[in-house]
Amino acid sequence: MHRYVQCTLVQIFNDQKILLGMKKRGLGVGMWNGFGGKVEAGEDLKTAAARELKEESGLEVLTSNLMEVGLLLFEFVNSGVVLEANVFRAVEYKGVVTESEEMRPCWFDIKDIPYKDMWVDDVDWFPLMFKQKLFYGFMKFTEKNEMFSQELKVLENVEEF
Ligand SMILES: Nc1[nH]c(=O)nc2c1ncn2[C@H]1C[C@H](O)[C@@H](COP(=O)(O)OP(=O)(O)OP(=O)(O)O)O1
Repeated sequence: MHRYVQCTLVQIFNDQKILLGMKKRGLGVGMWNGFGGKVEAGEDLKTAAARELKEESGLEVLTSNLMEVGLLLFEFVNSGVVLEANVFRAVEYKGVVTESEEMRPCWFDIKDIPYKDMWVDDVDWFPLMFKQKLFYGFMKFTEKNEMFSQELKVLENVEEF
């Protein structure tokens, strides 16, 4: 039995830099990642994405400034949980970058992404995101969060999600 959990992942860009957060607790602890979390009941994806961004980084974004960049399914085969991560990018936002209980944000040059301290799939799809390609991915993880299979493809438009 699979249990699908909708979540969001927001990537903040400033010219050639991207804001990543060091996850301080929970799933992905000790790794750099975009900002996001589970979509709450009755919430649409972009509202959830903006809420998590604010909670974790201090930045505020209008939902109209969140652009779809990809859809990634992360299956944890041991538990049967499939995280459906809706990935967005934003270049317009306001507020002051602030550390939260969950994340320690830091700007990185896009030529200097700390892939070795990130989820292993990121090295494959971050470059697609930098090239402004839309993508779809399906990754399977063991109970130790080790990836053992990956399907990743570039899409023409959002309707293909
Ligand atoms: N393989 C993977 N690669 C990646 O880049 N991000 C991943 C990933 N697996 C999970 N994530 C991200 C997606 C999403 O933003 C986040 C989900 O983690 P969590 O369920 O721990 O969320 P949070 O605990 O932060 O949310 P809430 O409990 O809703 O606050 O982790």
